[in-house]
Amino acid sequence: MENIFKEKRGGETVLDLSPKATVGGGVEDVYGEDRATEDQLVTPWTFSVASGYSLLRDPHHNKGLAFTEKERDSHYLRGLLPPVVSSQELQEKKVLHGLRQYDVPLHKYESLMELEERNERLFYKILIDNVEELLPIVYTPTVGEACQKYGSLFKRPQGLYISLKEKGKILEVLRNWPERAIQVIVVTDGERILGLGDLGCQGMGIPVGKLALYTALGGVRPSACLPVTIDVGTNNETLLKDEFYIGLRHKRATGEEYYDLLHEFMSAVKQNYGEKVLVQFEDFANHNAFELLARYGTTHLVFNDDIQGTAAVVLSGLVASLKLLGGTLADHTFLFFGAGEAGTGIAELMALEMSKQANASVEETRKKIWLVDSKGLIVKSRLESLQPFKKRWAHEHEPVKNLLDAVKAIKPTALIGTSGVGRTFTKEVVEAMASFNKRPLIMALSNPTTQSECTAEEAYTWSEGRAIFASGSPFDPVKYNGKTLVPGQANNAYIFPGFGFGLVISGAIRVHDDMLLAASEALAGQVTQEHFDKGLIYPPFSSSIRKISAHIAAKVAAKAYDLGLATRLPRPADLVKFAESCMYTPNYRTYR
Ligand SMILES: O=C([O-])CC(=O)C(=O)O
Ligand SMILES: [Mg+2]
Repeated sequence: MENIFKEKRGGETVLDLSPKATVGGGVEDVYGEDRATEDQLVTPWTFSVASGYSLLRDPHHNKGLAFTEKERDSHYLRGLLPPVVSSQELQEKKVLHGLRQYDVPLHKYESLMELEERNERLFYKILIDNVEELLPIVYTPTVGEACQKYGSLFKRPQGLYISLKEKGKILEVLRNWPERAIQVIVVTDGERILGLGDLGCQGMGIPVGKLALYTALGGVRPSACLPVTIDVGTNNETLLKDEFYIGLRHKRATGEEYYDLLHEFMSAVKQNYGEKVLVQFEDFANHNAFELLARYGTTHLVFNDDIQGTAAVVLSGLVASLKLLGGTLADHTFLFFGAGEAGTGIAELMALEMSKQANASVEETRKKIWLVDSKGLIVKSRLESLQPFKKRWAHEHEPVKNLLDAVKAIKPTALIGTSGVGRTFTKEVVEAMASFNKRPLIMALSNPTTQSECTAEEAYTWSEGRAIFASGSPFDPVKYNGKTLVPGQANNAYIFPGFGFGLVISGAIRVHDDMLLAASEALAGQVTQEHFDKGLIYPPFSSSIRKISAHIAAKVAAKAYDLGLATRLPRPADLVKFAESCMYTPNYRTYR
């Protein structure tokens, strides 16, 4: 009989020493000491240490040319490396130099992914030290293009693929993953990848990218991160016909078949990793995103990044913008273009914040917020035909068919694009916003850049340089009338790494809306006068995003303790210091 605490990893047999691996006795019986194992074959096991050739091939421990003379002696590396010994700094310089030779962003992406698989610490060191430059590569917009071409680019698998073929075996599949102590899972079913639509199994680039940010920006250790793609088919005809497509070649399963597979996954996750593993839902289509959050919000530690993460980051930007606009949130009117996960998610969190500030009911504060979808302004007369998550936004108003007329009718302070459709904030729309606002607030949140509702340059030019502009994907600063205007990046990447880290370090078992409000306030609190002077409502990523994440994590953890949802006791006295001390650092360790 195979002992399950011995496992195959990269062709080598290694030992899994996690308490979950059992020989067949009682719970956590790793040595075979319980009565139930008396008649079983048991392996007398000992630790195995990676060394020599396999050490160079192990991305978690490989340091390449940075192995010291002493390490080369004691770890059987003599002759396997050329004589020179480099520092990690020199390696970083070399890799950066190499990356900058590529003109095509996708080539940089491929090169960085190869580095992650070769030398994980060097990959994270470079990413952390050069966030501003490399975020657009490992994340939006380049990751979007990578997903579109994922099949052709495919060399080695990343993350865990769970398809309908694995139905009934998901627990076994989870156990095939080499790590046991998982803290954060990012899972997608690929149906709505950024604003690019259904990319099926090729959506895997997104969980991989999000988790790279969990580590680089938030400090969750890489070994505790698990990217997952659930493959139930795709409705993307181009991919179904693509000979290099890597997923199941049929239309999406829906209804019971879909939800049964997701239920098996959610159950297996809790069974395998326990109550405190965070499951982040990413880029699901609207109907499933809301449904999954409703189904598992009370039984699992779940978080939908597109609904809740985006909500917290946009609310933070709106709160910060009040410094420039004056008044309270409730003094302003807001108009959304797009009424899906992001639009309704942001609107709901805003209404909650306004109701807390103004001591009013959420039903009342919702009236300050209007949404436009593909059929026009969401109004009472459309109530019958609206999807459930839109119904509460149907206010009293005569029908308005398009965005421009809605802008003219509602006269909002802020126009927020969450449509997934590019170039929909036309010249007329932006000019209308600028006609009744001294400083129109324009957020073009859809990703990647091709789907952005307008560009930074358009927003500034059409508003004669008066717009406060933020977008989901990055834009370069724009020169307007001799002034340099710096756009902000309203992307959930500000929130989810610190938010998830706060849940992890407090051992939280459920997500609560108050934690989202806490994260949002913590981020807004990091915008300084110097940023406001530049028209920025978000701190730049380069201005120590890890410090920002530590503050967000501390506020989220504090909320978890206050609400009785934290299990890591006792509560640390200084949560910011504690968060910082728990963060993954990519510097090489010295091997004995
Ligand atoms: O990934 C991003 O850049 C933000 C996001 O969640 C999305 O657009 O779905
Ligand atoms: Mg997303």
